[in-house]
Amino acid sequence: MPTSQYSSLKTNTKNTTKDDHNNNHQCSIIPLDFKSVSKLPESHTWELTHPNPLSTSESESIPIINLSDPKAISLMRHACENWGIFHVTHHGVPSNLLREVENQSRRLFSLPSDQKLLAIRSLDSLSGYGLPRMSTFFPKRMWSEGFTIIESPLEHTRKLWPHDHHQRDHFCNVMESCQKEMNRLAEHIMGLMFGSLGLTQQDTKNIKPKYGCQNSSGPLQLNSYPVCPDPTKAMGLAAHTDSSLLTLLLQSSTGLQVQKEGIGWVPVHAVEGALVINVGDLMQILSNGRFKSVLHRAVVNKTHHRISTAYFYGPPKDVKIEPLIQLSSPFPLYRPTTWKEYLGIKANHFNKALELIRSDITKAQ
Ligand SMILES: O=C(O)CCC(=O)C(=O)O
Ligand SMILES: [Fe+2]
Repeated sequence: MPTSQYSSLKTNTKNTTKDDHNNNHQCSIIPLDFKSVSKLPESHTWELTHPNPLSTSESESIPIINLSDPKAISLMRHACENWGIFHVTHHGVPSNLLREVENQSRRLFSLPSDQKLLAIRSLDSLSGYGLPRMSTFFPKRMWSEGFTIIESPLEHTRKLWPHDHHQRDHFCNVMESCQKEMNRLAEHIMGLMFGSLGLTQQDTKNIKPKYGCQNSSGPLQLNSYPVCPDPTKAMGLAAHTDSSLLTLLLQSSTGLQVQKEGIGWVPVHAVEGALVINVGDLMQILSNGRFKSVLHRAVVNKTHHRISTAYFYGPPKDVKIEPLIQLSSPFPLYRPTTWKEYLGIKANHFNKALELIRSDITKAQ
């Protein structure tokens, strides 16, 4: 599908027909052909309230936890209570696999725009190529593009590389190995987090995803932030929290920032060989507010094409997540929800979702 066909689409909210509806959908998911622009377009120019983050002192920087350190458990509890984010080293995911995930991601995003659009997300699907899904909540476009893999990337890679079997198979093998490794690590980290709160396997046995036995896996999100002509007026990925229990993130270079109470936006520097772990909304609910789902965003730069890969780890879609009240407060701060229900609330209310499922008891206070 040629780019021009998409770029001529205009958003029109009056007298909406089915075609208009589809066109609106296309407008909200089709990334710019970034290589073709030398000046930041008006559509991508944000009124930014994000001057460069304050420089942070050592005590205010994101914790780095060596998973083979006997103190890892208590450091993790502290990081989850105070930051909602930390780096892990000695995590066991082979460094050559992580390098290859980045290489393959770059390969995909370096394809000509027309070719990437062959794998565009469809109206009723979450997987494939497109703008960040949160784009519909903002009047301006973000300076990024993404490729979402749900279970297997095969359907979309067939469209991206119809004749190059070798490339397609290699891409799929790398991403599937990545999903397996990330899932293994997420389970391990969840175990350490729960252990740090004094919880047993019995307390948490229902929420463990059953990916292995169903031959499926958590969503893998490849993000691309092309070189930007004016980073001070552009936004890579707007401030949000993740809906997962935990997110595991690989960043090729610094660009991620987190909001820290009393400080403001703090950069999460890329640490060689480390993965970034962030606490998601479901973990905040499950821990009854003890662990904080971290507000984060990605900024862009003028010199290099930044790539990140996020693995979202969550419970089986229909399992009820109920706050473990023994962890804080004598009553549940949130009403029970499933991942499926929560994703629906998030899709409609975005950053207000957590507030919307606060329990009536707390609203009455
Ligand atoms: O690119 C990044 O550093 C952040 C990505 C992210 O937050 C996400 O995919 O949810
Ligand atoms: Fe995120």
